[in-house]
Amino acid sequence: MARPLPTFDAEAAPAEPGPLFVDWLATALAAGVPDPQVVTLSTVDADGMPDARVLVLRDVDAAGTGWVFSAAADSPKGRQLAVHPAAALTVYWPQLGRQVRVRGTVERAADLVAAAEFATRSPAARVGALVGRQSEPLASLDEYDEAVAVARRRLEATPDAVAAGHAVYTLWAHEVEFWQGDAERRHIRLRYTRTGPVRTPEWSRTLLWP
Ligand SMILES: Cc1cc2nc3c(=O)[nH]c(=O)nc-3n(C[C@H](O)[C@H](O)[C@H](O)COP(=O)(O)O)c2cc1C
Repeated sequence: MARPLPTFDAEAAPAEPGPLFVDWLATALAAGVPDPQVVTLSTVDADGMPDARVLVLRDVDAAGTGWVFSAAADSPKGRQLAVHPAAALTVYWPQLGRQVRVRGTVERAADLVAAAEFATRSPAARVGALVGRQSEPLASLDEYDEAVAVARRRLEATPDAVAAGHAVYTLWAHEVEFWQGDAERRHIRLRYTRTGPVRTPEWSRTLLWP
């Protein structure tokens, strides 16, 4: 971390974590961080074994408590979330020396919401989702290419087709930590802990030892 990094005035931080996350994300975008909206989602499977993968964060809800992502409900992560509807979301923006960690419970949105979100996706993304079978063993790339061709034809014939099992999830944060690295190792860590109900929470803020 021996490079110029932004400062973080934790005492001036907003009362809620959502606006601070959006501010840091916008700063990461402006700083040219590649794919700053790609985050690591960690889940737990039915045997209690952790799993993690990156995916695209779709939104942070207006009240700043819900982190929204979409996924196939019949993928490993979707099945894990069905068994354990809780997750952690982590992102690191190296150019800024900033990490954010979010933990909370996960709620799957109604199918109507998922269908509306699906319609906003690019044709290529919709074709990929229509192909489905994510994370299943694949016999050959030819088999995949054939499935893509079938999905393309389906989308051309029915442009509002929605992939079966396409799901939108909201991670309702109960804890959010902001970490600002410092060249002298005087890292600043600020943790928000939810004290009120999920959708209208209040937050307490605590500095953490680095
Ligand atoms: C940069 C990047 C972005 C990705 N975005 C998504 C995404 O938005 N949704 C998704 O389901 N998988 C995404 N993936 C693929 C996942 O990391 C993962 O391979 C896939 O979702 C299967 O995960 P699972 O087997 O745990 O369900 C992305 C991968 C990379 C490298």
